Amino acid sequence: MEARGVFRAFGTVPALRGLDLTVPYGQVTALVGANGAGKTTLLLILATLLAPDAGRISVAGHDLSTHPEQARSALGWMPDTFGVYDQLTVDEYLAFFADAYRLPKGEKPRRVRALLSLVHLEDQLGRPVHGLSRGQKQRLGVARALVHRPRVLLLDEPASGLDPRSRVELRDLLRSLAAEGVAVLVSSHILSELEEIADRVVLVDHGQTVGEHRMADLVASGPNGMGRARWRIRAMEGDGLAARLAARPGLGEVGDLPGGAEVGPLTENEAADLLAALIAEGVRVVAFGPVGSALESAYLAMTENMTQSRR
Ligand SMILES: Nc1ncnc2c1ncn2[C@@H]1O[C@H](COP(=O)(O)OP(=O)(O)OP(=O)(O)O)[C@@H](O)[C@H]1O
Repeated sequence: MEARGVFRAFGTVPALRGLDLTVPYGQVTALVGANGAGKTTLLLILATLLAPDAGRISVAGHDLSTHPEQARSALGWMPDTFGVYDQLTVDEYLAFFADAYRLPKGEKPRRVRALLSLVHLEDQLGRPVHGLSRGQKQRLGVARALVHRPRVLLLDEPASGLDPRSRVELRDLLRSLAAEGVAVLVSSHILSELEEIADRVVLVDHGQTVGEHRMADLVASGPNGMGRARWRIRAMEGDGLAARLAARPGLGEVGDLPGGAEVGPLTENEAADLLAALIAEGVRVVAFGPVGSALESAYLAMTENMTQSRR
């Protein structure tokens, strides 16, 4: 799936300003950006629910503006909030969408059961949708998005409301769909989680793509590969450490932690110098490492650059 030069404004508010995006088949692409960056607007446009002001989008080889029906039949869409037709049972709900996507009648019961088992809701068969918990509804939403075996799957914040086990299961499901050749695009604020799901990351800021990275490159370059990170230090005599470090210049913001301190943002070089100095001073350091994931650091570095360039 490809989007080129997508513009969309709401009145005088520009939500997308010439955004470009590639979502390769067989991979999970993560859409990352601050609140208001334009992620939901983009996903709504890709899902054909909102018209762009300008731009070209192609889904499974179909141009969205000239062949929206064909594009839609190749798309699965899971919004961040959605209605679930409370009066239906769980299986009726999926059967309804199977009809909407014109699945052959004979295939429907088998497909519904397979989907319920895929998202671990088989024990809810025959139960009303309104009795499901938030996380169960979320899982039903994933099943709904997959009813017609889409080649492109769009998910807006799919992990919100899921318990830890369901998150791991969602991650495995998205990975296995990608392994089957599906192009998966997922937006989320839970960066540490995206790091385990995604092959690629697209960073969006103020309606534009500001970076596309392979996750393997981000992780290989380490948390500092994209810039500076905060560093967490724990030491045997760590309780007074923050006060000692606060007196030292060049360590950024020094925070107090039980048994240690947090400093930075520092480069790897600066962190290595600090560690050497602490040891030379006889501090018995038991842990010294960057805070957060590689993706988090890349994101923070990006937003720091953005903020600076706007000042
Ligand atoms: N229906 C609307 N009417 C007016 N402005 C809107 C509308 N939808 C979005 N916007 C504006 O467009 C911009 C992009 O919003 P969007 O919801 O796409 O961001 P987002 O990246 O999904 O944010 P979040 O992470 O908070 O969900 C914001 O400035 C928002 O206020």
